[in-house]
Amino acid sequence: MSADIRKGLAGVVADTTAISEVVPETLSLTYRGYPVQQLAASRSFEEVAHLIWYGELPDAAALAAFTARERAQREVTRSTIGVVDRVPDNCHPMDLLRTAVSCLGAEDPSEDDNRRASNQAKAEALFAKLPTVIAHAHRRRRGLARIAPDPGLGWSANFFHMCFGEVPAPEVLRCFEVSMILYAEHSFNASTFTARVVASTLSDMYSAVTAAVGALKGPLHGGANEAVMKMMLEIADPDRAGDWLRARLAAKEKVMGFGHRVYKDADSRVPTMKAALVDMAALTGGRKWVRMYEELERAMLEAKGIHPNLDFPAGPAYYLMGFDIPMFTPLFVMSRVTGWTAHIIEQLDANALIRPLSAYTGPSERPVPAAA
Ligand SMILES: CC(=O)SCCNC(=O)CCNC(=O)[C@H](O)C(C)(C)COP(=O)(O)OP(=O)(O)OC[C@H]1O[C@@H](n2cnc3c(N)ncnc32)[C@H](O)[C@@H]1OP(=O)(O)O
Ligand SMILES: O=C([O-])CC(=O)C(=O)O
Repeated sequence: MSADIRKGLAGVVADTTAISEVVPETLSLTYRGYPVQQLAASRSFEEVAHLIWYGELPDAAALAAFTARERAQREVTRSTIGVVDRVPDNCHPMDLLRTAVSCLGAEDPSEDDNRRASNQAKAEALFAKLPTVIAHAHRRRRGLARIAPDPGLGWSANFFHMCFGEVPAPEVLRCFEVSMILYAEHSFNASTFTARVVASTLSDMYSAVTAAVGALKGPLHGGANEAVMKMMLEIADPDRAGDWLRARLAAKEKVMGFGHRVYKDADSRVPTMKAALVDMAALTGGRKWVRMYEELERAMLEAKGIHPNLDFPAGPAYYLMGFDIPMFTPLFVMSRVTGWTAHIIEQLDANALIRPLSAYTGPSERPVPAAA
């Protein structure tokens, strides 16, 4: 059988989407037409989530109604907390989160209602509840008691409150919101496509998001933000960064936080996230990590001409915000769940089962030998 096989579906246009557009030639990323850099500079993550789901930035009344719904449904049941508490202490928080999303689905009586309004309500519920689960995971790994959500606080401030028992300086909150806005949506990336594949079978939104969490965990995708910080801690001294990177490349190893399937001449989001990292470093005395960032970036460009992706500045920025490394990919989930759920709804609006073909390379047909 001769077939035009595109390994990894590279370059394949699988469907249309009206949610975001990635234009690598102009280093542009827009959500519903708006440049992500402008959104990051001027809007809250709640406004951007509304834009991603509903196609427009909310006016004052729509934002007030949305934030009221979000604040009212942050709490999760004792049974979800109980399930989370039963996963092994030493498991990765992404395992815990995958289990928690599945449990939220099992608890929702409208789990299998795939009508648009029902799925929009589920998307909002996941947006409100996942930070509560993730903050619990953060405190559990530190042996600390859970802190309940505070409906008097905005989405990001409440998350820090649930993690650390306090709300940080507005500058820290802003850097965090910038990371959430930049991570929210990126067309048919691996985890979003996974969610669309699951949705295309007419399964439920929670199953699709559970699968997407699993896809995001991998170090070639969302797991890279953790790998970046592990790498930086291993290097320890910015003056060693160039030699360290060249040794990795000589050993034919990949360096996490570099390269991208779509952006080959730089990731459109990196300058904005790097500026947030620089702000975090100035606030916390962490300039060493910015120097290391720049040494690694320079050495990689010289050696291979490969640019950093969004995970490269996000990893050290989360470290400087005080999060443990295994929490970095769950932070990515808190944001990308907006994109995933918007894509699930879009997939169902014009559904076709996603089922590509394969070119068989096994043995030719042969008779089964007589049983001995
Ligand atoms: C939010 C996100 O998910 S962004 C992506 C996060 N992932 C990472 O940072 C992991 C590291 N990066 C990578 O593995 C890759 O760049 C990917 C998977 C993201 C994209 O890769 P692809 O488009 O499939 O390209 P592929 O992996 O085939 O790389 C092409 C060439 O560049 C090299 N290359 C790409 N990325 C890297 C890297 N990070 N380190 C070293 N070499 C790299 C490959 O070795 C390959 O070289 P070769 O042609 O000599 O064999
Ligand atoms: O688009 C991709 O392939 C990876 C991704 O999710 C992102 O860059 O945000």
